[in-house]
This record gives sequence, C-alpha cells and structure tokens, in this order.
Amino acid sequence: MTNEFTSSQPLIPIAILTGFLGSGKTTLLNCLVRQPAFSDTLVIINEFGEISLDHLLVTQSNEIVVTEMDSGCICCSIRGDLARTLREIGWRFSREGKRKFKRVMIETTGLADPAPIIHTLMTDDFIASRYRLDAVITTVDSVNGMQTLDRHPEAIKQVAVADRLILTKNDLIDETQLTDLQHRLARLNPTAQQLRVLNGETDGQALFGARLFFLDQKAPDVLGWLNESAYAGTIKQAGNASDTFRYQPITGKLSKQRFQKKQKVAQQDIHGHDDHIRAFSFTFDTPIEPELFDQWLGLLMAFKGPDILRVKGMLNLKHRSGPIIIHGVQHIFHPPVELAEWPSEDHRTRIVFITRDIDRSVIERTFDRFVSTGTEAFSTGTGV
Ligand SMILES: Nc1nc2c(ncn2[C@@H]2O[C@H](COP(=O)(O)OP(=O)(O)OP(=O)(O)O)[C@@H](O)[C@H]2O)c(=O)[nH]1
Repeated sequence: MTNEFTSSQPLIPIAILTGFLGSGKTTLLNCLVRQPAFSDTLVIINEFGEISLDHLLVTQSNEIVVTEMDSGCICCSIRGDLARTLREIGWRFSREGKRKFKRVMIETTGLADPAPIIHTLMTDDFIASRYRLDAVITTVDSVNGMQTLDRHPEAIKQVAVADRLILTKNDLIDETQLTDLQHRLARLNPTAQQLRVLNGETDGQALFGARLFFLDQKAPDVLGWLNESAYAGTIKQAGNASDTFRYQPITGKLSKQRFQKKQKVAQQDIHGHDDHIRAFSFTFDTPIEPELFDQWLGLLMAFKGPDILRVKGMLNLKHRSGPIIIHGVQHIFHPPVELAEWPSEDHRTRIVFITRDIDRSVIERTFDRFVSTGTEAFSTGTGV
C-alpha cells in the first residue's frame, strides 16, 4: 500500500462544516458538490444517504468520540474515527500514485462540539503534517436560530468558533428578525463573516481560505483577520465544561507541562445563555518577555481554558523582529507563527478574546501580574 502524501507537498486545507440540527448543512453540501470548483474536494460525512452521491469524492466517518485522554475530557478527546479516515483517504482516493483531491470538507452532526475535531487536526502528528485547518463554517437557521441559541450551549459554541456563519432559511422570516439575529451573532463572534444563503446556494470557493496562518499568500491580511475593532460588545451564555489544558508555548519551555483542573459543569441556564459570553480586546504598548507571556497564557488556560472559547493575537515579543501570531480554540492552540514583518507602523501587542463567564478584568489582572510585572498597564480596549 502506498502513501500518497509526501512531506514536500503543501498542506491540504480542511473546512469543518458544523451547525445545529436542521440548520441546513446537508442542503449547503448538496449545492456545493454540484459546483465544478468543488470537484476536487473530498467530503467526509456522517451518514450516507443524505447527500447526493453523484459527487465522486465522498466518504463516511461516524462521530465516535474517544475519551481516553488523561482527563476523560470530551474537549480534549481525539476523534479516532476521523483520524483514521484522514489517514486512509490519501491512498483510498488516489489513482496511479496521484491523490484525487486537493481539499477536504468535514460535515459534523448537529450536536457536535467542533473542539475535538479541531484538536484532532492539530495534535495527531500524521494529520498535522499533511492537513491544515482552513475554516470552520457554521450554518445558522434564521427561523429557529434565536431559540436554538437560547436553549443549546453547543449551538453558541459552534457560533463562537466559526470563521464563517451561513444564515439559512432567510426566505422564511422578515428582515427585522434577520437583522436581530445577525446582531446577536456579531456579538457572539464579532469577526466571523456572515453570509446569507438561500437553499444552500453559495460559492464554495469563498468558504475556504479563512485562516490567516495557512494562507499561502506572501502578505496575509493580519489586521483584517484580527479585526480588533469589531470586539466592541459583550455577549454571553452558560456552558458545559470539564477540561484539561494543553497550550503550546512560544518558548517551548512549558511544552511538557500538562495543567489539569477539573471544573464544575456549569449550570445551563436555559433563558440566559448569552449573558455569560464576553467578547473583548486589549492592547499592550511595549515588547513582552516571551517566557512571561508563556507563563501567563499557560496558567490562564490551565485554570480557565474551557471557558476561553477563542483567542486571537498579534504579539510584540522581545528579541523578535516580526509579530508573533497566536490562535486558540478553548485550550487548544495552533503553534505560534512569526510573521516576517509588521502589517503597519503600529507594533503594539493586540489580543482578542471570546470567553464564557470570564470578565475582561480577570484577563487584565493576571496579565498585569505576569507580563507587565506591575510596572505597566493595559493601554486601551473595548468590551466589558
Ligand atoms: N425554506 C428554506 N428551507 C431550507 C433552506 N435551507 C435548508 N432548508 C430546509 O431545511 C431542512 C433542514 O435542512 P438540512 O440541510 O437537512 O439541515 P441539516 O443541518 O443537514 O440537518 P441535520 O443533518 O438533521 O442536522 C430541509 O428540509 C431543507 O430543505 C432555505 O434556505 N430555505
């Protein structure tokens, strides 16, 4: 059996398609697979039968979460089924030594937590050396979206980790309702691009290419990606969590550390989910000692990781000429990336957060203690 991957090949982009039950994932996929531009995209689905099998590149991967990590934590679990599928498709979908697909789209079940999928892509050595997470695409049912967000914490998490939010069934509600939903989504995830889509009709090409790290272009739009000015609100929701920390530090000195902290499963307040989510940003004026930053983020993730839904940052670290880009979903972080140059004259550290039940003041206080050692303060910021 030959392996159709080689290390010299560019990493294969993967898009995760998630969204609550009945929110229009399959309808979207059915439209996408008919587009010529999608012909080189391998689709991994949960169940055959829902999607048109006219598309040649479809395979199945049942969502069986393996919870054999030290902590038994769902969020940290490896999706063994998915890992196996991603290992196999290289040779299963190839002919005469040539791989038949250039991209992958994974459709999750409506109740799926995207975190274990993201974790699988980043922590499995084989997969991480061949694939790159390109975009998390979340469908939101415009008719039932408000109610779903009220009742289901997992739906809010699907929104919070999204790069693209696809609003479906817009034909069934009026403009005012749709605008209200869009505002709510923007508060939950200020930087996710929102697209209104009718009966799944959208440009498949436009759905890929959302993540800064993995764009092949020479000058990535880091300011657009960070979009800190969008973090002007406060959003909320109750959640569920019990987790382990796994943060990959910049200096590497903490790489073997595992922080574990059992956390109580939060009460799910059916009527007040949004009240628990915060979206905010802060900046720091002077270069930061990398080790101090690692310690701060490491401890923050150890104690609060399950409730830090998303972090994006551009850091000015001492001894580095370009900005360091960090990006995490809960306590799972991409390896930090150093850009060749700053995107503008502004060389301040900028970090944006979407959290659950963590106030901006907590982040600031701990940052101040570890990183600025009490001599410097946060300069600006919006949010709570
Ligand atoms: N009116 C209208 N109906 C839509 C639209 N998009 C999807 N639907 C319908 O919504 C229903 C659910 O859509 P699906 O695509 O099956 O949703 P799903 O997210 O795959 O559902 P699960 O797999 O059960 O989670 C279907 O009957 C679709 O035809 C739309 O834009 N407008």
